[in-house]
Amino acid sequence: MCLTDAPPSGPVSSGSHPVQDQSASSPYQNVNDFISNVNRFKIIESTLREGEQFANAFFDTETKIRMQALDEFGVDYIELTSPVSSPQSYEDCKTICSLGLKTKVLTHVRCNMEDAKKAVECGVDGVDLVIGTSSFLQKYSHGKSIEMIQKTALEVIEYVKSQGVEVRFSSEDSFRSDLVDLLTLYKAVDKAGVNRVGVADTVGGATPRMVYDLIRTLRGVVSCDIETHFHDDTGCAVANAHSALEAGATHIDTSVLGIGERNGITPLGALMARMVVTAPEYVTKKYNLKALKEVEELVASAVNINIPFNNPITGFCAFTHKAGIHAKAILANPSTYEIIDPALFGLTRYISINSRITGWNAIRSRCEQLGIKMTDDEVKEVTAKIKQMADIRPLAIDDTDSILHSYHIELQKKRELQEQQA
Ligand SMILES: N[C@@H](CCCC[NH3+])C(=O)O
Ligand SMILES: [Zn+2]
Repeated sequence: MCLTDAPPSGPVSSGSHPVQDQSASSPYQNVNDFISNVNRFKIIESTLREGEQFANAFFDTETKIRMQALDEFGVDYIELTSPVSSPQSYEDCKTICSLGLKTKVLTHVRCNMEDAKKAVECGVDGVDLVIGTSSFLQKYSHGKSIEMIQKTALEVIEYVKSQGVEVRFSSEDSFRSDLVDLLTLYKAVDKAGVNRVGVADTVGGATPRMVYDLIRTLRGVVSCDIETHFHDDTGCAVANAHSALEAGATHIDTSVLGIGERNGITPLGALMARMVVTAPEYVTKKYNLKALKEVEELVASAVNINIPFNNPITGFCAFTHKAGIHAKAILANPSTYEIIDPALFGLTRYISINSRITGWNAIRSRCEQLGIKMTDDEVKEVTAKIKQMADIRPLAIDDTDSILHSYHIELQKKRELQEQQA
């Protein structure tokens, strides 16, 4: 299928999803036990921090300010690059803090006193402390023992809290850290009064099962909130986020289009797609889903990439139905082949009408859209002509429409002739 086959120029079908029917019979009922937070999660949007670590990213101040679109979208937090990174990062952090956003502004810094002081100086609502805890990072990155990490963490946490600012303590590479070390550390910082502990799959190697186990265990050890952060190296970032919520995590880190270090983290849009199916009421009330496309386009253009064709929700063919069997059912009831109603995101579905696998029901619907009146037999005949052409070369919508129009003109001529003869 070629790009010209995509909305908005193509035919669309406007049926909506009969929501009650769907939930009554859906096998996708979520497991809503006492520990699951799928119905009340929060988003820490890290496009302006993790996203700045994306290979193509360069966010000037103006672009960062435009990202207040995320505030309108309804994310709970925006996370910014450490003000210690560069003089401009420091200035930008102060600028974003002074915008008076509804969303809370965080900055992500190394777990040491100097970084924490700079962060507080900028006027952030919260300081996100991070330090590596895997033996790899202990040995090859900062060289600190778990005891040293804990000692510093407690001092820094105390300082940030004394400034009346929210504080999170996160390990890095949590899934390759020693479980006893990890739980000991989290327990200590929880006791010291952190608002959240953070678990990070820094290398993207965790599976949903591993995530469930670790978060479920941690949920029994700390009473503060649990933030989670998943890299997508093995394609599990969205599934892992969902699993984390089921196990009792409270916050998910995202970035728009998933941009971040290497191939990035849980994408905001993909997470919305997942969660609008799991928790439709919560997600549709809390987030301004119709703003998603604009936010993604803003980021895509800022970092000079296209929105991937298979992006959930906004990929060009995310709501395109092609095979005749699919098109027929979609026209009768969109829930047959759609788990998400595109209208929730302000989008429309599209039914492909120009291939060898196009069926006559799709053509009939196209005729209705074009105001062309034909009998079912005539529609079937012209469908056969379209298939014949599509067997020879790829067709554009205009080609199919031309076949329909010329077939219709021929029909009219025939009819007139018959009338004259009668
Ligand atoms: N980018 C870091 C951040 C960890 C903090 C999570 N909120 C990582 O993947 O380890
Ligand atoms: Zn990360």
